Amino acid sequence: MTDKSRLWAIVPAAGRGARFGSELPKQYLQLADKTVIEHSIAKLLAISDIVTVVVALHPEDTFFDSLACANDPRVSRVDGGLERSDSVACALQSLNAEDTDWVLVHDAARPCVSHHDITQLIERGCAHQVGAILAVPVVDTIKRSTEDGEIQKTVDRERMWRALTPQLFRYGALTKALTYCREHQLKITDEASAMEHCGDKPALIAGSHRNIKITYPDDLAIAEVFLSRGGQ
Ligand SMILES: Nc1ccn([C@@H]2O[C@H](COP(=O)(O)OP(=O)(O)OP(=O)(O)O)[C@@H](O)[C@H]2O)c(=O)n1
Ligand SMILES: C[C@](O)(CO)[C@H](O)COP(=O)(O)O
Repeated sequence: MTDKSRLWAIVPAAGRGARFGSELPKQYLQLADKTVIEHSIAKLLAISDIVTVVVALHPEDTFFDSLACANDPRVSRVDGGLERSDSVACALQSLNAEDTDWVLVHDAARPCVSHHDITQLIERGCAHQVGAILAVPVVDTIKRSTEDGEIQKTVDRERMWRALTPQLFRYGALTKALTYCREHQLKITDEASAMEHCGDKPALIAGSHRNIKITYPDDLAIAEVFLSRGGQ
């Protein structure tokens, strides 16, 4: 952080994990020595520049308060919304931030993000006019299907990236972009797409492929292997 702007973090954690399918929401499942969400929050708390980590929770969440990190003075909670973008908007509203402050949004379901990647994102994102996201280049051949599940075409994968989190934007611009998308009923799955709808071009910062999102049950075993290998 080079200017007087502060850095905040938001952790969307209000999802129910339909694709994972466990009774306990996936962010509360045990992964090595702690739960998935505790790993994700710990990675953010390790960044001393972050003033507050706001966690957006399902309004009926009964699990978060029993975690040790819930008592951390830099951690606060807020009720999330129906979609991930609603949860991020609720968390933004709860911040006592200036428009020029930076906000780092990181999925509770991405416990394997490395300290190195977060610091790279902050250093390079804060130097960019719009902000930035972690991402990895697509390595598979990409097909677009017909409605019948046959191949319509092979999509050129050159310059194609998979978007990860954290994603870093100015508080004012991100709040405006999310409001614009809500008012125009635009479906967005990450913060960068909201910014794109407003004509902005966030930077892509190449991150580690180990920064997976826990989506299906097998992802938990893969995450355990990545965490056991230590720093990336
Ligand atoms: N209304 C929602 C939906 C999702 N999330 C969070 O957004 C992150 C990424 O979403 P995803 O992996 O899709 O989580 P779920 O919505 O829980 O999973 P699914 O789509 O399979 O139900 C997760 O940390 C999830 O808790 C959120 O805060 N609020
Ligand atoms: C924000 C995100 O992690 C980027 O990959 C992702 O879009 C959120 O997950 P979802 O499965 O699209 O809800």
